[in-house]
Amino acid sequence: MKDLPARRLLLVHAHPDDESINNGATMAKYAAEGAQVTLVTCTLGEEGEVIPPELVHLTADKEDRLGAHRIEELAAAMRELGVTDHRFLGGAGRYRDSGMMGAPQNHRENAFWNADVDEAAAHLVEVIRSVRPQVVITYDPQGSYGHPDHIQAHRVALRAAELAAEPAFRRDLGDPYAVPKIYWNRVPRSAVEEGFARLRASGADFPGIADVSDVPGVVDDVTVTTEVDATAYAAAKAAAMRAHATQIVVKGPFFTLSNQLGQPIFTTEYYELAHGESGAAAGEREHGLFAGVAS
Ligand SMILES: CC(=O)N[C@H]1[C@@H](O[C@@H]2[C@H](O)[C@H](O)[C@@H](O)[C@H](O)[C@H]2O)O[C@H](CO)[C@@H](O)[C@@H]1O
Ligand SMILES: [Zn+2]
Repeated sequence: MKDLPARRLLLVHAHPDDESINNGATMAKYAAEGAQVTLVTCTLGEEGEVIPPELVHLTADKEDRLGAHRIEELAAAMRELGVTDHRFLGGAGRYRDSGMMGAPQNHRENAFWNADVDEAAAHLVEVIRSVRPQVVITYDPQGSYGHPDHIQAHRVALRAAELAAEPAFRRDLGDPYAVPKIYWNRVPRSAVEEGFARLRASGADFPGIADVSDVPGVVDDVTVTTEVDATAYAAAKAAAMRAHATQIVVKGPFFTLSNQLGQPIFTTEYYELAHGESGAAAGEREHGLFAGVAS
């Protein structure tokens, strides 16, 4: 691709914090190696809980300023990862955090859960056709743990990849481009069990320890097609997660969300290749996202 970086990675996430939790080490690794890493976040996380007592006044049911605050948290996290291209789908505040599945906020008119998928996807088509990523990362169809914004981010990302490749679709949004590889965030059960064993053995001081089912996207090991060992970037991932201070508390190689349940931080991050050709031999895992793709 003329004048574009040789490697181009696009991540599509629902809230500020998901990118660091799921892919922080991967993002830091590829950014450090000179790839263009582009993050599109679909909402500002306006409906989140807030951990630090001194910031609870920001919540939606009080001053409703959490979204603006999380824009700054996200910018700080991107600085820790060395990522310079991060955007909000349709512009900051276009789609609002829908709250957890079943919450009254799901029914707000501007909730991302109520977005027209094709209209939202058109915003992402423009990004895909300009960045022209070889790799797109998003959630699985169940949105990792069933959060409506994660499910919707999956739907919008997959629809945008389809439309971006369609020559007859909105040429005002750029020249058609077919994304070679699309991955879903996953965590193999064996890695989760090892991580929790490490957490329990550490005696780390958390109010509780999460259950394997609390970890988004846990699947049988055989479902995982790709792993990215970015352990060299463990400190960057922890610092990025720590930057999301309203949502995450980091203690060494472990963290909690606002539910105060300890979980391990993964620095090998795992994926399922949902679209495209694996760059590994048959039956083998890929050890990188760009395996087998042209520049
Ligand atoms: C990681 C993630 O997707 N966080 C979302 C999620 O936050 C959770 C939610 O507040 C839940 O009630 C808590 O028990 C849990 O600890 C939180 O992680 O949902 C929020 C509201 O949609 C969202 O803002 C946050 O980014
Ligand atoms: Zn989320």
